[in-house]
Amino acid sequence: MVELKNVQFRYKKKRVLFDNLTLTLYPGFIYGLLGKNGAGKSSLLKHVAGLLYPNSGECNVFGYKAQTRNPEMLQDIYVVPEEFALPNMSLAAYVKTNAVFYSRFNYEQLNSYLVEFELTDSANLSTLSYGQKKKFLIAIALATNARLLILDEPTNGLDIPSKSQFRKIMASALNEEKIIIISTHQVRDLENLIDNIVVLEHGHIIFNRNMAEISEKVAFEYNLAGIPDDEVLYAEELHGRKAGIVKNLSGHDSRVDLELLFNGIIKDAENIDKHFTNYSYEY
Ligand SMILES: Nc1ncnc2c1ncn2[C@@H]1O[C@H](COP(=O)(O)OP(=O)(O)OP(=O)(O)O)[C@@H](O)[C@H]1O
Repeated sequence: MVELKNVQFRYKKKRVLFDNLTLTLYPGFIYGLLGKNGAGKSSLLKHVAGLLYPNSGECNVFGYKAQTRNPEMLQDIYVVPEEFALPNMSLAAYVKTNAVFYSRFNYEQLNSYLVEFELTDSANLSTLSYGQKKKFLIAIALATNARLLILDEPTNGLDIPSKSQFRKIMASALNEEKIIIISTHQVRDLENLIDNIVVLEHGHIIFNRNMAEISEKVAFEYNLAGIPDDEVLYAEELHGRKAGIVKNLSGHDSRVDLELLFNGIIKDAENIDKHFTNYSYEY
């Protein structure tokens, strides 16, 4: 479990970023962490990885205080950062150097992910494109069998086939022990993948819901004509029509349009969240 409790944090000489931020992430789920530029996503992920320390409050990962970066905890965390520099060495040498830190590292799994991502012929990291490097790191992340995977903008630089391979691989890698956190602006890339959506705005969690409850409670419409105003939670112009989020009164699960949902939350999280208040979901 990942637990942030009443986290207060500010960068030096800057205004407070996290003011009493509380968030619990449970094993067995993929979390989509969304928010506009500067909302605090990377800072939150760095707290979880023990790379930033709260000024007050706590951040615990599998029972360890994240900031102590206990080796037991670290072998259970793999971070694929948004930006990275890889050394000029062979893929095999890089894997060998890093695998030793992960007691459950599985070379067979690594090879199958590399095959899936078409990276088997690559000899040296310096000859890989940005997208290929990203896929290489994602393959390593999964092969570590770390219980917590933190992926910051993992689909950046991935071409369309690789994005669907990514979704397929991530979904199949999830098990009841794992927590996967994916932070991204490419919300469509997370469709049919994430179990929970967490939205940050100015360092505050403004929305934290499970996809099943979202698809049960709201529906996504691409033509709002004829829908009574009191059923519309959010509306926007789309190709000359009004599209939006409406109350799901049909009783059937709807297909969640993550982009519309994200736009609606950013515009008026309170109004949308009000519609979920019957649920007692933990923030
Ligand atoms: N090293 C730093 N020193 C000072 N301020 C920082 C530092 N890193 C981030 N910030 C500030 O903290 C806030 C949150 O930044 P953060 O990188 O966590 O946001 P983000 O949601 O990941 O943004 P993006 O989507 O653009 O990557 C921003 O206002 C940013 O300017």
